[in-house]
Amino acid sequence: MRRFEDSLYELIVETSTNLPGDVRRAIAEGRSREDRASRSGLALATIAQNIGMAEMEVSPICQDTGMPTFIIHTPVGVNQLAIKRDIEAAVRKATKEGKLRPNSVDSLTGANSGDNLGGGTPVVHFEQWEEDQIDVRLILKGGGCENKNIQYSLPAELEGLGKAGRDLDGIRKCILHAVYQAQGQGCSAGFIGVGIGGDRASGYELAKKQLFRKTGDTNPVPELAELEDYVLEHANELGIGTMGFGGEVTLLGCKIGVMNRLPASFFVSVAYNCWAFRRQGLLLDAGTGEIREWLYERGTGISVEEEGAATEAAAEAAPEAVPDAPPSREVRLTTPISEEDIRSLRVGDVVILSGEMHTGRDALHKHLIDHDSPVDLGGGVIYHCGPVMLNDEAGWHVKAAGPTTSIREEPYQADIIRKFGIRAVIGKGGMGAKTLQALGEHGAVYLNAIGGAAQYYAECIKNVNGADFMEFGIPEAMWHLQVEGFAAIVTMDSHGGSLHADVEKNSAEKLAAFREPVFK
Ligand SMILES: O=C(O)C[C@H](O)C(=O)O
Ligand code: SF4
Repeated sequence: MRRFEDSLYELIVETSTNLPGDVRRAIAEGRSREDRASRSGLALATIAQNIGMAEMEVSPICQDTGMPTFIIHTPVGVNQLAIKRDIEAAVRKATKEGKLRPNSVDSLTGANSGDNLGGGTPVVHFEQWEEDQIDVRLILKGGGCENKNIQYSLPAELEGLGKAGRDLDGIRKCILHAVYQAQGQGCSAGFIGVGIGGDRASGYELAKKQLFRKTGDTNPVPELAELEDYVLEHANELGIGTMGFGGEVTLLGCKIGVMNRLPASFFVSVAYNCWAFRRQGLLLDAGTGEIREWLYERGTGISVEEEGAATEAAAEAAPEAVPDAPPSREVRLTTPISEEDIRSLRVGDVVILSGEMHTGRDALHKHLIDHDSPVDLGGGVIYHCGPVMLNDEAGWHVKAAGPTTSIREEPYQADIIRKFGIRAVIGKGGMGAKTLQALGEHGAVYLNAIGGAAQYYAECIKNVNGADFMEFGIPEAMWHLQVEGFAAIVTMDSHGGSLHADVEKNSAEKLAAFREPVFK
């Protein structure tokens, strides 16, 4: 079924590179509510630019192209095994062409299969239906937001919110807590799907299925429709903002589903999806595999710009427009960086980097703890990034290269800064107290790049100078990248300042304001 494989390939490429219309509208609406001159407003501007670049280049919106998850409805009598083979062929091709990052890793050995195929990947769910067409839906949900999913078992005592009982108000508290605990680490502003009931596995499945609903639909269950509106309105009062920078827009969508449960269990499962909310679907002719219809409005032509929003000129007037924000400076630095330059940086400064940086994430950090580095990292910059790379006769090319969630490296980072004399760590979502202390002791800084802005950053990379540890697989290898004009914000400095700690504290106080019952 050649045509069927082609249609599936088209679906994968569209999902990875062209954010759907309803998601774009939700982001545009969020942008219109955020002060453009604030850190979150500027982050949203980068996100908007990145969405356009990905579509133009037909390249991944975010380098983490996630766990490809297909939900398929077939007419009775269709050969599902043949469809599965076509899916695998399409996934293999999309990986080879740089539309998907090789993301399937052996959990015991760490070996990357290289083609996104392997035990449990991709995820394919089949169902039969009475229609005569095939309905294929795909979501590419990345690992960073997947890590922020959370499941509650009611009744529970929730930090800041007190008792959450087995009722609508208890569910309300779980959902607000879920948004709070994600902070900016799942690349807020996010979309959440909630599953009430089921067992632990079916509850999460129900939560994920909610992510296939269109952002503008209305829940058929009136009390859930009311709860969805409530959450969307009030979660934004937590003040977490885009990327956890603080701001008005933290949540862009909330969809809640319900199913029966066992008498002893009451699960509330929350699936958190980043702003890079990549899902699409197709209706296919069951005989030929030809595309009959796209199931979600396509993104092309739908602007993430909001008419009537603050102008660029207003953005220039940055400090006055943002109460409490100290005037931010723009500082140009070239690697290797001196301790003096680092010590002059404060939270809020924007650093524009040029020179060489080295990617390193989970496998590299673990390795460097008891091995030497293959390159001198003195005065250097580590970028928490697992890029999409393609190789041809001219060498390696960067196809997508945004940051990954830094907090995973918290157990290692302080020791690595000390051992190798690193001056800057770039990532997203911030790091913890141990790293903050190491920044102060050794004269280093944490720079927050905009999560998901993989095309925006790929354009700053002018050359691939080399790579080490290719045996770790493409995302985990240590890539030596020559960059120019790579912009990131200082969110943790060498003077004990941490924007992440401030936003977390502030949002915890705001969370406590939702303690009193709302739904009786
Ligand atoms: O794996 C990545 O590149 C990023 C990941 O999705 C994350 O958000 O940390
Ligand atoms: S880096 Fe951010 S935008 Fe990309 S998949 Fe991870 S959470 Fe989503």
